Amino acid sequence: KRLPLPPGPPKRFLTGNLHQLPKTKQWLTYADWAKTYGPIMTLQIFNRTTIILTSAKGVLDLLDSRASIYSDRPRSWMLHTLAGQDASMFGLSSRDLRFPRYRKMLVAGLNKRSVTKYRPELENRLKGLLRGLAENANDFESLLTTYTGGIALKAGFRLYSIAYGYDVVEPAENDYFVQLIDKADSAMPTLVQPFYFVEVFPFLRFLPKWFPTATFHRIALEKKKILDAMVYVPYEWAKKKLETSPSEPSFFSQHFLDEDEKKTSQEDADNLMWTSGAIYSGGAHTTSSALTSFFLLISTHSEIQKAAQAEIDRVVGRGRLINSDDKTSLPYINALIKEVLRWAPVAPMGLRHSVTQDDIYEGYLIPKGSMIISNIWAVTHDAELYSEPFVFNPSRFLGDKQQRDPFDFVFGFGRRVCPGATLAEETIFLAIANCLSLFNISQARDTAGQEIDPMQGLDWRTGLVTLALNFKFSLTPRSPDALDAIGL
Ligand code: HEM
Repeated sequence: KRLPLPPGPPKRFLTGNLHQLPKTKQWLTYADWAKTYGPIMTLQIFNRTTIILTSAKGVLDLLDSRASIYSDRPRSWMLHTLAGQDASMFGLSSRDLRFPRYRKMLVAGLNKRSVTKYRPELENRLKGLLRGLAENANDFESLLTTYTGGIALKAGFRLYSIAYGYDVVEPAENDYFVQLIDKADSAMPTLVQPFYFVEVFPFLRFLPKWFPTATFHRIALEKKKILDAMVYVPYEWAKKKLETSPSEPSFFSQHFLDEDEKKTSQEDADNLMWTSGAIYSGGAHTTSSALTSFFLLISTHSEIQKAAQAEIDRVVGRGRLINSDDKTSLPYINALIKEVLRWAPVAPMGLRHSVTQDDIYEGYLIPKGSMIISNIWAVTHDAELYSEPFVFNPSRFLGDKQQRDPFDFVFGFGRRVCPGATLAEETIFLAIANCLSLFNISQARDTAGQEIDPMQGLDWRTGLVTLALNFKFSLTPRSPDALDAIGL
């Protein structure tokens, strides 16, 4: 006898739950629905089944413990076929022969040992960030605008030079490659998040492009151009540079030359192009989103800020840049970073997985090919795991009764777990620890001198990667010579 699917909102004939699909901040609606339908929920859109997991148990039981069958990506006509992103890391099937090769290259380029090699570059970029913040101390709004979200942009694009050995032109928004990444940022969500009829009626792809209702064709073409440029243009640049002059150590140069410094095969070169592309498209806006959330939270939690600064002053002292080796001796800062990523998970619904065979879980059938969505936001706001989940409190990760490490969730699951987590952690640590060491961060004031509550009017960007929008904060050096003391 066929087992039932997990419960879900009532469906309409043929279209299923299509009429109910939330258009923005889906993680909130799905968390709300889970209160009625439970932590394993089904949404049906025509013949496509989506399973939404809302509990830590569900995501870990399926996506981690049964990773061998839950690490595929759903096939999308828009992304893979019409926009030609078949070889892109993010959508690549776990059954594709390239998948283990891509992962191997990413892990090799982004593991702890490799990240250590990038440290001089990280510190270089960090100084630029701190200098930029200090110079604009009285005008945060313009700083945020100039750098498209202040430190967010700088922090994000630091990764670019890691992928290609490329030095971003400052200010970053004038940089041609940075513009490519920026444009590409919304391209992927536009292809996979809204519902397109071509996904359930694939024959629609044969409609001529000029056909009035074939808007999806035009969207796919436009996004294809953007996504292709993001991958091919820097690749060609890096290749040319490598041919004319030996490059700084970078992810690209490490892989592009074999031991005899001869070119690798075309296949290897293609793999490298897509994995390098995955590094900056995966790393740029994620890390910057976490840093943006940090400014939001720290500007409204002065006691936490003081505790963090006290730890820095006690352990590192003032007058020098905090470096990656200090990380292990700053437990409060590490707890604070965990809490930022828990409170505001950067990818609130992770990336979509799919299951490669029929499976049974808790008496329900999870049919082969179902799309699996992990509601990471709901997990990191589950009161059973995190007491008072909406309160920002780094101390929950200190002492004897520590709460569950959010890094078990926020970087994703199974064979698709984020390969950039080590680099992300280091990037975030350097920026947060040094900002706390050098600056006091507080709420901005209006023209009447009243503090502006950034939580009022706050909004979050909908997309694969979210971002706190519409807020201001104020930043002043902790001492007049703080920046001079570290040579900035
Ligand atoms: C705070 C920072 C970051 C967060 C929260 C984050 C989170 C995630 C999540 C949730 C996924 C999906 C995992 C899954 O499918 O289960 C992912 C995938 C990925 N991330 Fe990150 N990430 C961050 C930074 C980075 C950085 C710095 C890089 C590169 C340098 C990177 C590269 C990637 C790549 C290439 C994938 C695709 C992996 C695959 O499909 O197999 N990420 N990340």
